[in-house]
Amino acid sequence: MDVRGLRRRYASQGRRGGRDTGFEAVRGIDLQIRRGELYALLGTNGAGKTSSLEVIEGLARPSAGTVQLLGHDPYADRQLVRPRIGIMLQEAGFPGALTVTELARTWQRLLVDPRPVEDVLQQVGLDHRRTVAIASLSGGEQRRLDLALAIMGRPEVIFLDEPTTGLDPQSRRTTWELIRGLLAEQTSVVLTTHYLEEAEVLADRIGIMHEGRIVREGTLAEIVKSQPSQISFSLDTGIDETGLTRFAGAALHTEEHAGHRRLRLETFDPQRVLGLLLSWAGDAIRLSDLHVVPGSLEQAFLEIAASTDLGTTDSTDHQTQPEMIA
Ligand SMILES: Nc1ncnc2c1ncn2[C@@H]1O[C@H](COP(=O)(O)OP(=O)(O)OP(=O)(O)O)[C@@H](O)[C@H]1O
Repeated sequence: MDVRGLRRRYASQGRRGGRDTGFEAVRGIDLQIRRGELYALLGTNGAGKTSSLEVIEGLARPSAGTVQLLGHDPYADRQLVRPRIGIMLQEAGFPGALTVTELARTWQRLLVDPRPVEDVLQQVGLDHRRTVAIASLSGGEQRRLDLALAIMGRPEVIFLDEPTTGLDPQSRRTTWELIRGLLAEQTSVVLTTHYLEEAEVLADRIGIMHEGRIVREGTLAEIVKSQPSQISFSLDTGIDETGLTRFAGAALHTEEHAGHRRLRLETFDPQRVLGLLLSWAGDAIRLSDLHVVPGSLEQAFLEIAASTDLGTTDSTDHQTQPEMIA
């Protein structure tokens, strides 16, 4: 998959004072994903993940940029691309009156080389719900049914938009195993999730999206390496901490709460700074509640989420209709 300079603007329903009040949800993303790779696209609510995926899946036309999926333009060559990909949307919108098996069999008839319905239902843990009407399934079971349909056609590329939202911890792990199985078969997986742990355990590469752009990208190790470790501790009031500021390369943050002082040193060299801190404290100063926390994906995510692109001039008028193929 090769995505270059992708933009998606939602047209407004009208113009205000001759000015286009549309909203650009995707602002120039590049994305290359290899065969058999799992790429996790993370981001704050409204960052533009679903808007990007819909274009990459060929469900909507880009406002600018190019998408090559399995060697084709997925929008223009939809008939060629669609049989080779699997899509699990955030909202499936199933016909509630059909049973699980009825829907699965109906879907199966549309596919070129489908997996057997029984196998797929068993893989997602729904075999015992085969005869139940879809309307009676729990939210988590409907998610799993959606996953079953997405994998049924043996896709070469599968898009999973928040596949484990609403799933209990055991079902989440079953889904992770299923995804690992797809990767072992060389299926490429594009995953969005708000569970950072999911990206940590599954992803070969991670992209963090914010305000329409991929603002950080790399392996988990690369992203974590870009974050400092945090050494935090409490000091009794009355202790002068000015000596701590001489720990070159470590940023010192102090918080006062209910007469209690909590200090935090941020450093890319925690071993050295911890050594300096302990020798500074010696026997005389008590460092209570001392914690050393290495850099994490969550820290990187929160840092990005807290940043705001003040340069944007886009309107946030969202009352528009997306250009979509059902
Ligand atoms: N049809 C639409 N018309 C106008 N704006 C839209 C439309 N659909 C989405 N948006 C806006 O585009 C932005 C990106 O939305 P999108 O659904 O792509 O975000 P997301 O990263 O998938 O969010 P979430 O994590 O909440 O699912 C949001 O500000 C959203 O309100």
